[in-house]
Amino acid sequence: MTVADGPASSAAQVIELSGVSVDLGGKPVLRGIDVRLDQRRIAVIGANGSGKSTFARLLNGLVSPSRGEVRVHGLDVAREPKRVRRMVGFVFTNPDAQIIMPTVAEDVAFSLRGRGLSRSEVTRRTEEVLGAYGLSDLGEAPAHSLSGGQKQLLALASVLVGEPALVVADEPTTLLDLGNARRVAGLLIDELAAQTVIVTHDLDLAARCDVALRFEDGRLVSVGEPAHVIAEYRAVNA
Ligand SMILES: Nc1ncnc2c1ncn2[C@@H]1O[C@H](COP(=O)(O)OP(=O)(O)OP(=O)(O)O)[C@@H](O)[C@H]1O
Repeated sequence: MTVADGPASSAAQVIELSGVSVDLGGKPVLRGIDVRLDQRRIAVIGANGSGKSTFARLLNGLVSPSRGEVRVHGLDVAREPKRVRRMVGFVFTNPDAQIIMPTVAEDVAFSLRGRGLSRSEVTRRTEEVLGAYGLSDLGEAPAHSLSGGQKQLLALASVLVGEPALVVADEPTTLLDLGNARRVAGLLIDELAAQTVIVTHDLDLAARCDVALRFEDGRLVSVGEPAHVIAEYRAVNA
């Protein structure tokens, strides 16, 4: 697994949205988003229904802008969707949405398909990542027999084994117990080399990021120092 070893960001790690609006089901869900992000750890906070998940989904093309442009690490998401999907690892809130193979080990190995790796290399990387997530003993277990938290760890393992340049995680710690939530937070914040966008209601997790974005009613109302953005969010909800 690639771990953080360089400066906080590199020129290639830039997410840029210009004049982006999204309408879904005939209603505006995101409006007039302009932002440039080159920080490594990016938190996205805001009330239920404020547009956080929609913002996250724009970054790998799961949602398309109705107006404006989304560029991720130099790629226009609308024009190069396949390249973007290969580069962006998306971790869903509900791991059932992304576990596709029958067993735990097969699900992790599936993420390495089409990379020209030998069978032994796929096995080596799969075992390494299962070990890193405490899933070694469950390699042959049916993936859908896992607990909610174990499934969340498996979903993360399956995404991260592919070493994506950008990781987008939509409430990645929601289903996890305290120990696993700490472990996943530590991994996302302290260990990954990839740029990481974390949508979260966990304000302690958001506080550990390099920058925070706050959405309110489909608008990006704050971008800045997490402590400041979180304090403002607390104030509007006081
Ligand atoms: N496919 C869709 N069709 C119609 N409306 C949608 C669709 N997807 C999302 N919405 C609406 O867009 C708004 C923003 O949703 P989104 O999931 O981005 O919010 P969120 O901030 O992630 O919320 P939460 O914290 O509850 O997960 C909500 O009002 C939601 O109902």
